[in-house]
Amino acid sequence: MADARADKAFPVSWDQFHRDARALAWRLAGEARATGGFDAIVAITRGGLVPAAIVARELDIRLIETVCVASYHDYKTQGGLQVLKGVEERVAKIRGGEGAGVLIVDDLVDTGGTARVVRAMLPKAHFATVYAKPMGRPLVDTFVTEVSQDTWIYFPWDMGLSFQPPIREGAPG
Ligand SMILES: O=P(O)(O)OC[C@H]1O[C@H](OP(=O)(O)OP(=O)(O)O)[C@H](O)[C@@H]1O
Ligand SMILES: O=c1[nH]c(=O)c2nc[nH]c2[nH]1
Ligand SMILES: [Mg+2]
Repeated sequence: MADARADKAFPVSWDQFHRDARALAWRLAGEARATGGFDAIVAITRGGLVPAAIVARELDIRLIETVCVASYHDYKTQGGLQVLKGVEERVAKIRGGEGAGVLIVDDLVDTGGTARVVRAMLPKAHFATVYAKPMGRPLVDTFVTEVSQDTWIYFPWDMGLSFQPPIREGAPG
């Protein structure tokens, strides 16, 4: 579950995130060739803004929209899901509407709650995340790395460099 029981840690550095987001862009480039490309990206704030910028650069997509959703109000604790802003009409109408030709990007899918809400807004869009946990995976069209449900992903924008005690000092017993 996406809560305090997510006791395994998967820390991601900026370097690794950039590599993984680029790997996502490579996969999406293949998808774009097969399906006629993407006219716009919809980034799910805030975590989706970072991979959206990287994917937009790699695929040369200039029209970037946001959907603003908040669900994890405290660290590892999922509160009520709030949609603070939906999709602008211009993007919602691309290629006849419902998300055709639109790429939705988020950093990760966990329970799938956020993805479910955004997919309902744009049912024909292509949904991409960098990381996926098993509960949310069926909602994602393209992702790069799967981690177990009991893992918490630590993103580089949530972390900082800090002193680490030598292993011998920190070792139990
Ligand atoms: O699959 P779910 O269980 O819905 O969880 C995934 C969502 O949770 C996180 O966003 P969060 O709501 O914490 O906001 P943030 O992007 O602003 O950090 C993450 O960026 C995803 O958008
Ligand atoms: O930083 C985060 N790491 C996670 O594993 C996660 N799951 C939902 N929301 C999340 N945010
Ligand atoms: Mg988010």
